[in-house]
Amino acid sequence: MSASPISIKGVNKIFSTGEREVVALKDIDIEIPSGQFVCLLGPSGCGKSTLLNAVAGFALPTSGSIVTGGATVTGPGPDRGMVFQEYALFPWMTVEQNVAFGLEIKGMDKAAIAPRVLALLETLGLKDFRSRFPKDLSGGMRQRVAIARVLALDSPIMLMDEPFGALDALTRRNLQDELLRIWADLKKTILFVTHSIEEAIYLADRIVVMTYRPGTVKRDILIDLPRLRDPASAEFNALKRELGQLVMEEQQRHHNDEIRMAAVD
Ligand SMILES: Nc1ncnc2c1ncn2[C@@H]1O[C@H](COP(=O)(O)OP(=O)(O)OP(=O)(O)O)[C@@H](O)[C@H]1O
Repeated sequence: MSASPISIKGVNKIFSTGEREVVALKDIDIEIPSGQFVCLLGPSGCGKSTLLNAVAGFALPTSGSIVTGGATVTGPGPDRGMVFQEYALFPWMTVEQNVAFGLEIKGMDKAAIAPRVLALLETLGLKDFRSRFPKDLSGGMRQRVAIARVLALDSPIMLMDEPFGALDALTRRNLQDELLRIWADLKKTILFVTHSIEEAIYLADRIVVMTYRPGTVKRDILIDLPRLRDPASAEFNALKRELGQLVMEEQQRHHNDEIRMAAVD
C-alpha cells in the first residue's frame, strides 16, 4: 500500500465532564493529499491529540466527518498506523516478535512474515537487537521498534503523536532523519503531532498551527524548503520566528485561561 488522502471536514469535538463542557475542536477543515507530511503544531491543550485520535478512529468527532482513502472513519482501521510517545511495545515480546505481531494478527503466512520483519529491522538499524526485550533497549531504540511495527503493517497513513518527545536532542534528530528517509522511500501520508516548532519546520511539507481552546486552525503554512533542512539557515530561522509568534499567542491564551480558572476555584 502506498499513501492515501485524509479529508477532515467541519470537525467538532466536545468533551462533557460533569457540568463542564470542553470544546476541544471547533470547525476543523483540513484536506491532506496523498503522501503529504503534515505537522499539527500548538501548545498543550489545543486539541492536537484529540484531532489525531479522531483520525485514528479511537475517539470519533462529535460532529463533522473524517474520510481516509475514500471511506469515512468510524473506528480504527488497517489503513492508519499510530506511533505513540510512550512506544506502546509489548514488554514480554522480543523486538522481532513485537514487529511481527501485527502481521500474525492479520493472518499473514508465517513463512512470509520472517523475511519482511528482518528487512524492516535492517532498515531501522535494529537487526542486531532483534532478540532483545524492550526493557533492554534505549528510548531511541524502542521508538525505532514502534516505527518498524507500524511500517510492517504497511498502512498508507502514519499517525504520530509526539513520537520523539521523550528523546534526547541527538537521538531525536537521528530518528527525524530516519523518518524522512523512510517517508521519501515509501511516500506515506504522515500526520505528526508536535509542540516543537523546530521539529515541525525540520520535517513537514505543511504545518497546521492550532489555537488553544477551542482548537481551531490558526494558520496553515506550506514549507517548501529543500531537505535536509538546515536549522541554522536564514529561511529556517525566519519561519521559526513567524511560527514562534503564533504559538506564543496561544500559549499566552492557555496561561490566561489557567489564571482565570484558578480564580474561579
Ligand atoms: N477525555 C477527555 N475528557 C475531557 N477533556 C478532555 C479529554 N481529552 C482532552 N480533553 C481536553 O481537550 C483539550 C484538548 O486536549 P488535547 O490532549 O487534544 O490537546 P493537545 O494539544 O494534544 O495537548 P498536549 O500537547 O498536552 O497533549 C484540552 O483542554 C483537554 O483538557
